[in-house]
Amino acid sequence: MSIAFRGVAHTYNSGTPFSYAALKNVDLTLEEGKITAIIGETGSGKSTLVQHLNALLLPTQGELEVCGKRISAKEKPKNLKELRKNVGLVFQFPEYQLFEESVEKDIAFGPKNFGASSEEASAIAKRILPYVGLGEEYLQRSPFELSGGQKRRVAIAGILAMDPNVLVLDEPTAGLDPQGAREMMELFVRMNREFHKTVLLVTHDMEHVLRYCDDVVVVKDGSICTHQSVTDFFKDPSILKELRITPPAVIRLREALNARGFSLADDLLSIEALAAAVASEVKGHE
Ligand SMILES: Nc1ncnc2c1ncn2[C@@H]1O[C@H](COP(=O)(O)OP(=O)(O)OP(=O)(O)O)[C@@H](O)[C@H]1O
Repeated sequence: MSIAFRGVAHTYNSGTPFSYAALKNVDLTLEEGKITAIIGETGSGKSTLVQHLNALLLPTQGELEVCGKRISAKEKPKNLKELRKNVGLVFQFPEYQLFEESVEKDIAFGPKNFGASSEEASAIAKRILPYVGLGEEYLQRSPFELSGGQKRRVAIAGILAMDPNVLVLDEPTAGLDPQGAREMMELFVRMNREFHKTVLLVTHDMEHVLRYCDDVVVVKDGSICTHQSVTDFFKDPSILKELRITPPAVIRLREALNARGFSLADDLLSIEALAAAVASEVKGHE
Protein backbone atom coordinates (compact mmCIF):
# COMPACT_ATOMS: atom_id res chain seq x y z
CA MET A 1 0.00 0.00 0.00
CA SER A 2 1.58 3.29 -1.04
CA ILE A 3 1.30 6.86 0.16
CA ALA A 4 -0.16 9.15 -2.48
CA PHE A 5 -0.59 12.91 -2.68
CA ARG A 6 -2.96 13.92 -5.47
CA GLY A 7 -3.03 17.59 -6.41
CA VAL A 8 -2.37 18.62 -2.80
CA ALA A 9 -2.08 22.32 -2.07
CA HIS A 10 -1.76 23.95 1.32
CA THR A 11 -2.27 27.64 1.86
CA TYR A 12 -1.69 28.98 5.35
CA ASN A 13 -4.11 31.68 6.59
CA SER A 14 -6.21 31.27 3.48
CA GLY A 15 -8.59 34.16 2.80
CA THR A 16 -6.61 36.61 4.97
CA PRO A 17 -4.06 39.25 3.93
CA PHE A 18 -1.41 36.87 5.37
CA SER A 19 -2.30 33.93 3.13
CA TYR A 20 0.74 31.94 1.98
CA ALA A 21 0.78 29.09 -0.56
CA ALA A 22 3.27 26.69 1.06
CA LEU A 23 2.36 23.66 -1.12
CA LYS A 24 1.19 23.87 -4.72
CA ASN A 25 -0.44 21.01 -6.58
CA VAL A 26 1.71 18.21 -5.19
CA ASP A 27 1.43 14.83 -6.93
CA LEU A 28 3.65 12.32 -5.23
CA THR A 29 3.56 8.56 -4.69
CA LEU A 30 5.87 7.09 -2.08
CA GLU A 31 6.52 3.38 -1.96
CA GLU A 32 6.07 1.71 1.39
CA GLY A 33 9.02 -0.15 2.86
CA LYS A 34 11.59 2.41 1.71
CA ILE A 35 13.59 5.14 3.40
CA THR A 36 12.81 8.31 1.48
CA ALA A 37 14.64 11.57 2.10
CA ILE A 38 12.67 14.80 1.72
CA ILE A 39 15.11 17.59 0.98
CA GLY A 40 15.00 21.20 -0.18
CA GLU A 41 15.95 24.69 0.83
CA THR A 42 14.74 26.18 4.06
CA GLY A 43 11.13 27.34 3.73
CA SER A 44 10.51 25.18 0.63
CA GLY A 45 7.59 23.32 2.26
CA LYS A 46 9.08 20.04 3.60
CA SER A 47 7.54 20.22 7.09
CA THR A 48 4.22 21.38 5.64
CA LEU A 49 4.28 18.38 3.29
CA VAL A 50 4.97 15.75 5.95
CA GLN A 51 2.49 17.17 8.46
CA HIS A 52 -0.27 16.13 6.06
CA LEU A 53 0.64 12.48 6.55
CA ASN A 54 -1.10 12.14 9.89
CA ALA A 55 -3.69 14.83 9.15
CA LEU A 56 -2.06 17.34 11.46
CA LEU A 57 -2.51 19.65 8.48
CA LEU A 58 -5.31 19.13 5.98
CA PRO A 59 -4.87 19.99 2.32
CA THR A 60 -6.62 23.16 1.27
CA GLN A 61 -6.97 21.50 -2.16
CA GLY A 62 -6.58 17.93 -3.41
CA GLU A 63 -6.36 14.77 -1.34
CA LEU A 64 -3.97 12.18 -0.08
CA GLU A 65 -4.16 8.52 0.76
CA VAL A 66 -2.13 7.15 3.65
CA CYS A 67 -2.36 3.62 5.08
CA GLY A 68 -5.62 3.12 3.20
CA LYS A 69 -7.16 6.32 4.59
CA ARG A 70 -8.21 9.27 2.48
CA ILE A 71 -7.44 12.77 3.75
CA SER A 72 -8.87 15.84 2.04
CA ALA A 73 -10.08 19.33 2.85
CA LYS A 74 -13.67 18.12 2.84
CA GLU A 75 -13.06 14.76 4.40
CA LYS A 76 -11.14 14.22 7.63
CA PRO A 77 -10.05 10.59 7.90
CA LYS A 78 -12.78 8.43 9.39
CA ASN A 79 -10.60 7.12 12.19
CA LEU A 80 -8.06 9.80 13.00
CA LYS A 81 -6.77 7.92 16.04
CA GLU A 82 -6.00 4.82 14.00
CA LEU A 83 -4.25 6.94 11.35
CA ARG A 84 -2.08 8.57 14.03
CA LYS A 85 -1.17 5.17 15.44
CA ASN A 86 -0.11 4.07 11.95
CA VAL A 87 1.84 7.22 11.12
CA GLY A 88 4.32 8.23 13.81
CA LEU A 89 5.38 11.83 13.33
CA VAL A 90 8.54 12.96 15.08
CA PHE A 91 8.75 16.75 15.00
CA GLN A 92 11.87 18.87 14.94
CA PHE A 93 13.22 18.92 18.52
CA PRO A 94 10.69 16.37 19.88
CA GLU A 95 12.37 16.55 23.29
CA TYR A 96 10.37 19.72 23.98
CA GLN A 97 7.21 17.60 23.98
CA LEU A 98 8.18 15.36 26.91
CA PHE A 99 5.91 16.02 29.85
CA GLU A 100 5.58 12.98 32.15
CA GLU A 101 7.46 12.63 35.45
CA SER A 102 9.42 9.54 34.37
CA VAL A 103 10.91 8.18 31.16
CA GLU A 104 8.77 5.04 31.54
CA LYS A 105 5.54 7.05 31.83
CA ASP A 106 6.47 9.21 28.87
CA ILE A 107 7.10 6.22 26.60
CA ALA A 108 4.03 4.39 27.95
CA PHE A 109 1.74 7.38 27.31
CA GLY A 110 1.07 6.56 23.63
CA PRO A 111 0.33 2.84 24.06
CA LYS A 112 -1.99 3.65 27.02
CA ASN A 113 -3.75 6.28 24.97
CA PHE A 114 -4.33 3.61 22.32
CA GLY A 115 -5.86 1.15 24.79
CA ALA A 116 -2.97 -0.77 26.41
CA SER A 117 -3.24 -1.47 30.14
CA SER A 118 -0.71 0.22 32.48
CA GLU A 119 1.18 -3.08 32.78
CA GLU A 120 1.27 -3.67 29.02
CA ALA A 121 2.35 -0.07 28.37
CA SER A 122 5.16 -0.33 30.97
CA ALA A 123 6.34 -3.59 29.42
CA ILE A 124 6.41 -1.90 26.00
CA ALA A 125 8.45 1.00 27.45
CA LYS A 126 10.98 -1.46 28.92
CA ARG A 127 11.22 -3.31 25.61
CA ILE A 128 11.66 -0.19 23.47
CA LEU A 129 14.26 1.66 25.56
CA PRO A 130 17.30 -0.42 24.49
CA TYR A 131 16.46 0.21 20.82
CA VAL A 132 17.17 3.90 21.34
CA GLY A 133 20.41 3.09 23.14
CA LEU A 134 19.27 3.70 26.73
CA GLY A 135 19.50 1.16 29.57
CA GLU A 136 16.73 0.15 31.99
CA GLU A 137 18.23 2.41 34.64
CA TYR A 138 16.72 5.36 32.74
CA LEU A 139 13.12 4.18 33.15
CA GLN A 140 12.47 5.87 36.48
CA ARG A 141 14.47 9.01 35.76
CA SER A 142 12.80 12.31 35.05
CA PRO A 143 13.09 13.14 31.33
CA PHE A 144 13.90 16.70 32.32
CA GLU A 145 17.18 15.64 33.96
CA LEU A 146 18.51 14.05 30.77
CA SER A 147 20.84 15.52 28.17
CA GLY A 148 19.36 16.91 24.94
CA GLY A 149 20.36 13.79 22.97
CA GLN A 150 18.94 11.45 25.65
CA LYS A 151 15.67 13.39 25.74
CA ARG A 152 15.43 13.05 21.96
CA ARG A 153 15.91 9.27 22.27
CA VAL A 154 13.09 9.10 24.85
CA ALA A 155 10.80 11.13 22.60
CA ILE A 156 11.53 8.83 19.65
CA ALA A 157 11.01 5.76 21.87
CA GLY A 158 7.55 7.19 22.65
CA ILE A 159 6.71 7.15 18.93
CA LEU A 160 8.22 3.68 18.34
CA ALA A 161 6.20 2.37 21.30
CA MET A 162 3.06 2.82 19.23
CA ASP A 163 4.54 0.53 16.55
CA PRO A 164 3.59 2.77 13.61
CA ASN A 165 3.87 1.43 10.05
CA VAL A 166 5.15 4.76 8.79
CA LEU A 167 7.78 6.81 10.60
CA VAL A 168 7.94 10.47 9.61
CA LEU A 169 11.03 12.16 10.96
CA ASP A 170 11.46 15.92 10.63
CA GLU A 171 15.19 16.64 10.98
CA PRO A 172 15.65 14.02 13.72
CA THR A 173 19.43 14.51 13.99
CA ALA A 174 19.47 18.32 14.10
CA GLY A 175 21.75 19.49 16.90
CA LEU A 176 23.08 16.01 17.77
CA ASP A 177 26.83 15.28 17.86
CA PRO A 178 28.09 13.19 14.88
CA GLN A 179 28.18 9.95 16.89
CA GLY A 180 24.65 10.55 18.27
CA ALA A 181 23.41 11.43 14.78
CA ARG A 182 24.91 8.25 13.32
CA GLU A 183 23.36 6.07 16.04
CA MET A 184 20.00 7.74 15.44
CA MET A 185 20.20 7.09 11.70
CA GLU A 186 21.23 3.49 12.30
CA LEU A 187 18.16 3.07 14.52
CA PHE A 188 15.89 4.25 11.68
CA VAL A 189 17.64 1.95 9.20
CA ARG A 190 17.10 -0.94 11.61
CA MET A 191 13.43 -0.02 11.98
CA ASN A 192 13.20 -0.12 8.19
CA ARG A 193 15.25 -3.24 7.42
CA GLU A 194 14.25 -5.38 10.42
CA PHE A 195 10.74 -4.17 11.18
CA HIS A 196 9.77 -3.06 7.64
CA LYS A 197 8.77 0.46 8.66
CA THR A 198 8.37 2.97 5.87
CA VAL A 199 10.61 5.90 6.79
CA LEU A 200 10.27 9.48 5.55
CA LEU A 201 13.15 11.64 6.60
CA VAL A 202 13.22 15.42 6.28
CA THR A 203 16.89 16.36 6.30
CA HIS A 204 19.50 18.88 5.20
CA ASP A 205 22.31 16.32 5.64
CA MET A 206 23.39 14.98 2.24
CA GLU A 207 25.79 12.49 3.85
CA HIS A 208 22.78 10.88 5.57
CA VAL A 209 20.78 10.91 2.34
CA LEU A 210 23.54 9.13 0.43
CA ARG A 211 24.41 6.68 3.16
CA TYR A 212 21.05 5.69 4.60
CA CYS A 213 18.22 6.49 2.15
CA ASP A 214 16.78 4.64 -0.85
CA ASP A 215 14.94 7.47 -2.60
CA VAL A 216 15.00 11.24 -2.55
CA VAL A 217 12.25 13.81 -3.05
CA VAL A 218 13.25 17.43 -3.63
CA VAL A 219 10.77 20.13 -2.62
CA LYS A 220 11.22 23.53 -4.24
CA ASP A 221 8.93 26.52 -3.67
CA GLY A 222 6.11 24.25 -2.51
CA SER A 223 6.33 21.85 -5.47
CA ILE A 224 8.05 18.52 -6.03
CA CYS A 225 10.91 19.12 -8.41
CA THR A 226 12.37 15.61 -8.48
CA HIS A 227 11.71 12.15 -7.03
CA GLN A 228 14.25 9.46 -7.82
CA SER A 229 16.55 6.84 -6.38
CA VAL A 230 19.42 8.17 -4.27
CA THR A 231 22.00 6.63 -6.63
CA ASP A 232 20.45 8.29 -9.70
CA PHE A 233 20.11 11.59 -7.86
CA PHE A 234 23.75 11.77 -6.80
CA LYS A 235 24.99 10.51 -10.19
CA ASP A 236 23.77 13.71 -11.84
CA PRO A 237 25.93 16.61 -10.62
CA SER A 238 23.94 19.14 -12.70
CA ILE A 239 20.82 18.64 -10.53
CA LEU A 240 22.85 19.24 -7.37
CA LYS A 241 24.32 22.44 -8.80
CA GLU A 242 20.94 23.66 -10.01
CA LEU A 243 19.49 23.11 -6.55
CA ARG A 244 22.55 24.66 -4.88
CA ILE A 245 23.09 21.48 -2.84
CA THR A 246 26.61 20.84 -1.59
CA PRO A 247 27.31 17.24 -2.62
CA PRO A 248 28.46 14.60 -0.10
CA ALA A 249 32.22 14.43 0.56
CA VAL A 250 32.76 11.38 -1.68
CA ILE A 251 31.39 13.26 -4.70
CA ARG A 252 33.46 16.38 -3.93
CA LEU A 253 36.55 14.18 -3.63
CA ARG A 254 35.80 12.49 -6.96
CA GLU A 255 35.34 15.89 -8.65
CA ALA A 256 38.61 17.14 -7.17
CA LEU A 257 40.43 14.03 -8.42
CA ASN A 258 38.88 14.33 -11.89
CA ALA A 259 39.96 17.99 -11.99
CA ARG A 260 43.51 16.67 -11.49
CA GLY A 261 43.36 14.29 -14.42
CA PHE A 262 41.54 11.19 -13.18
CA SER A 263 38.51 9.95 -15.08
CA LEU A 264 36.42 8.51 -12.28
CA ALA A 265 32.83 7.55 -13.12
CA ASP A 266 29.77 9.38 -11.72
CA ASP A 267 28.41 6.23 -10.09
CA LEU A 268 31.28 5.89 -7.58
CA LEU A 269 29.31 6.84 -4.50
CA SER A 270 31.24 5.24 -1.66
CA ILE A 271 34.76 5.88 -0.37
CA GLU A 272 35.57 2.19 -0.87
CA ALA A 273 34.45 2.17 -4.53
CA LEU A 274 36.26 5.45 -5.17
CA ALA A 275 39.50 4.20 -3.57
CA ALA A 276 39.38 1.00 -5.65
CA ALA A 277 38.86 3.00 -8.88
CA VAL A 278 41.70 5.41 -8.01
CA ALA A 279 44.01 2.47 -7.26
CA SER A 280 43.16 0.81 -10.55
CA GLU A 281 43.74 4.05 -12.56
CA VAL A 282 47.08 4.62 -10.82
CA LYS A 283 48.08 1.01 -11.50
CA GLY A 284 47.09 1.40 -15.16
CA HIS A 285 49.54 4.31 -15.48
CA GLU A 286 52.49 2.52 -13.85
N1 LIG B 1 1.86 28.12 10.62
C1 LIG B 1 2.27 28.83 9.56
N2 LIG B 1 1.63 29.96 9.19
C2 LIG B 1 2.02 30.66 8.10
N3 LIG B 1 3.03 30.32 7.29
C3 LIG B 1 3.71 29.21 7.62
C4 LIG B 1 3.37 28.41 8.75
N4 LIG B 1 4.23 27.35 8.82
C5 LIG B 1 5.07 27.49 7.76
N5 LIG B 1 4.76 28.61 7.05
C6 LIG B 1 5.44 29.08 5.83
O1 LIG B 1 5.36 28.06 4.84
C7 LIG B 1 6.59 27.92 4.14
C8 LIG B 1 7.07 26.49 4.23
O2 LIG B 1 7.41 26.20 5.58
P1 LIG B 1 7.96 24.78 6.03
O3 LIG B 1 8.14 24.83 7.52
O4 LIG B 1 7.08 23.74 5.48
O5 LIG B 1 9.37 24.76 5.29
P2 LIG B 1 10.58 23.74 5.43
O6 LIG B 1 11.00 23.38 4.05
O7 LIG B 1 10.22 22.63 6.35
O8 LIG B 1 11.69 24.68 6.09
P3 LIG B 1 12.94 24.31 7.07
O9 LIG B 1 13.94 23.54 6.25
O10 LIG B 1 13.46 25.67 7.42
O11 LIG B 1 12.40 23.56 8.26
C9 LIG B 1 7.56 28.92 4.77
O12 LIG B 1 7.65 30.08 3.94
C10 LIG B 1 6.95 29.26 6.10
O13 LIG B 1 7.22 30.59 6.47
